[in-house]
Amino acid sequence: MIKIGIVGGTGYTGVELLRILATHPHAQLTAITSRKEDGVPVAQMYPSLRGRVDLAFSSPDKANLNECDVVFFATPHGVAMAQAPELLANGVKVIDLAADFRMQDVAQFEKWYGMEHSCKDLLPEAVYGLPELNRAQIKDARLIGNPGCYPTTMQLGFAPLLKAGVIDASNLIADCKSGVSGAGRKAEIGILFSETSDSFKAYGVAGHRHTPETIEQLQRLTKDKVELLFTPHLVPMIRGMHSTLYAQLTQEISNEALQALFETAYQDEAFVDVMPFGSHPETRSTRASNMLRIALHRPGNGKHVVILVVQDNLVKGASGQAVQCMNIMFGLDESTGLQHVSVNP
Ligand SMILES: NC(=O)C1=CN([C@@H]2O[C@H](COP(=O)(O)OP(=O)(O)OC[C@H]3O[C@@H](n4cnc5c(N)ncnc54)[C@H](OP(=O)(O)O)[C@@H]3O)[C@@H](O)[C@H]2O)C=CC1
Ligand SMILES: CC(=O)N[C@@H](CCC(=O)OP(=O)(O)O)C(=O)O
Repeated sequence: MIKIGIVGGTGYTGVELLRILATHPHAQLTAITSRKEDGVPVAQMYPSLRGRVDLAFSSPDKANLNECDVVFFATPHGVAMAQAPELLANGVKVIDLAADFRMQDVAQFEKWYGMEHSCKDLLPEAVYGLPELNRAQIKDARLIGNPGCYPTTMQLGFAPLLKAGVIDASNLIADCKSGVSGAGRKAEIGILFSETSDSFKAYGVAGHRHTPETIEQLQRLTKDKVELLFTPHLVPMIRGMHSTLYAQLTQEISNEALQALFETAYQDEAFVDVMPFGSHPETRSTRASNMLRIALHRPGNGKHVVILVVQDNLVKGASGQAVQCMNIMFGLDESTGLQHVSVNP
C-alpha cells in the first residue's frame, strides 16, 4: 500500500483527490490537512466520504507527513515550495497541484505569481506531470509539478500538430472556458452564485499565468518559436472545461491525415479520446472522469484546423492527473483507481 498525505484536503482539488483515492486499491490515506478544520472528521465535512475515509483533518504541523510515501499539495501557490525540501530529504515523493514546480523559468514564475521562489535548487529535478508527453521522466521523478487545467487542454490539443510540423507555431490561439470550481473553494465576490450564474465573461485577456507555462512546454516539441494567444472565460457551470484551439496549417494536408496524426499520437493513451472528425465533444462527457476528449474541424477555406478539447478541470485538469502521475511513479498500472465513467447528464 502507498501511504498518502494530502496538504489542503478541504479544497476542491483536495476533496477530489480524496474521492479518487478512497477507492484506489493501493492507496492508504494517512494524513489529510486543513488549518481551519483541524480535528474535524473528513466524513463529517464531506458526507459523500462516509464509510470511505475515517480520518480527521489535522493541521499541517501536526500531520505526520514525513511518514508518507507521497504527499500531494492541493494548496495555493507557494505552499509546496516551503515544505518540499524537508519531505524529499526524508524520502517522501511530492506532487504539487499548484504552480511551484511547473516552470523552469524562475523569472517568469516570479513575475506571474508575484512571489520569490524559495527553493530554486529543486527546479532542475522537478518533472512536469503531463503523462501523455512526459511519461518517462515522471516514472523516475521524486518531485512533480502537476499541470494547470487550461495548459493540459492546450498542450494535448496542439502537441500532435506541432510535433508533425504542420502548423505555424507562432500563431496559436486558444479560446478556453472553465467551470467556476476552477477558481477554488473560497469566499470571493467574483465567484458567488449570483455573480456567475446566468452570465458568461472573459477574464485575464491582457495576460494569464497559464500562457508562459503552456509556451514553455510546447516549446519543447518544436524548434520553431511558439507564440500563443490565450483567453480564459468563466462559464456558469460547476465543473468542466472546453477549449477551442485554432492553428494555421503550413502545408497541404488532408482531413484524414490530420485525424491520423491525433489517432496515432494517442492510440495507447487510456485518458485521451480522439473522437471522429467533425464531432462536438461536450464537457459533460468527461464530468467526474479522468478522460479528455478531442475533435478536429477544418472550417472555411481549410487553411486552419480547429481543435476542440474537453475535460473535467478537477479531474484530468488536476486531481485525476496527479493520481495518474502517482501510479506511474509507483510502478502501477496508470489507470488504477481512475476508471470512472463520466456522469451523463
Ligand atoms: N480548482 C481547479 O480546477 C484547479 C486547481 N489547481 C490548483 O490546485 C491548488 C488547489 O486548488 P483548489 O483545490 O481549487 O483550492 P482551494 O482554495 O479550494 O483549497 C485550498 C486548500 O489549501 C489549504 N490551504 C490554504 N492555504 C494553506 C497554507 N498556507 N498551508 C497549508 N494549507 C493551506 C486550504 O485549507 P486550510 O486553509 O483549512 O488549511 C484548502 O484545503 C491551487 O494551487 C490551484 O491553483 C490546479 C488545477 C485545477
Ligand atoms: C476559473 C479559474 O479561475 N481558473 C483558474 C485556473 C485554475 C488552475 O488550473 O490553475 P492554477 O493551478 O495554475 O492556479 C484561474 O484562471 O486562475
